[in-house]
Amino acid sequence: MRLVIRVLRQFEGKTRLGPVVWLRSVSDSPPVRSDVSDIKAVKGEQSWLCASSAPVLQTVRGHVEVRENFITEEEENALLKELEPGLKKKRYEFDHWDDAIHGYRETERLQWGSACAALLGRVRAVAFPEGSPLLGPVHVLDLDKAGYIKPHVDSVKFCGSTIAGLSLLSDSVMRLVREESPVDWVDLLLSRRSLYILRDEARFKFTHEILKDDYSFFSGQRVPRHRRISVICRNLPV
Ligand SMILES: O=C(O)CCC(=O)C(=O)O
Ligand SMILES: [Fe+2]
Ligand SMILES: [Mn+2]
Repeated sequence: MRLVIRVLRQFEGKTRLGPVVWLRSVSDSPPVRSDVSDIKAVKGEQSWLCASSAPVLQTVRGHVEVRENFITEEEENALLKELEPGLKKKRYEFDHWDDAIHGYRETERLQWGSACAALLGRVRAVAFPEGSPLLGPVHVLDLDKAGYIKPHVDSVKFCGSTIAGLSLLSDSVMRLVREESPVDWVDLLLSRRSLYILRDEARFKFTHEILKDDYSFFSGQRVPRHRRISVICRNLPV
């Protein structure tokens, strides 16, 4: 295991946010499989869930959730309208070989217009336990079509039990791999405009990653990966 420390210092409008440290521990284990299209997956009850075995499905039951069409096209557009101007000023980063993420640009945002604030309120209401202290700034990650996220576990020091993310612009596949037994994996089909939620076991005991376009298959079906923006809410450790 290797620790990767990424320090973000962002200006959002006139508000200077303090430095936020996203500490991810990147898994050094080799990819679970190279030819994903051959793999026999066990389908979950839900169309967005498949896994390496029935026991693994059982382990993550209740700890992973995908809500398809959680936001409307209008809401997706409202988010893009707020985010694109700031993102466009940045360049995608490809050359940090030791980063958890390849081909990305990112920002964080505390203040939102009313449409976005309302939908983020909905995200928080469904994702987090009542009264759970939340991380104020929302994390925005823009993955280039050639970009991908390597297996990692989000910092346990800075982030709490729950990670909730909206996917804009593209479908994608999120893979969870059990840290103690990499033959155990779970794939989540993150459709465009869906909300995913990772909780407890799924967030702490499994790494998560977003597959690169070449390997983007769900249950043997190709899922073309285009540019994708994720909008991620987290809570604080207790
Ligand atoms: O893009 C996503 O939905 C996940 C991002 C992620 O895993 C992270 O920023 O730690
Ligand atoms: Fe993560
Ligand atoms: Mn970097």
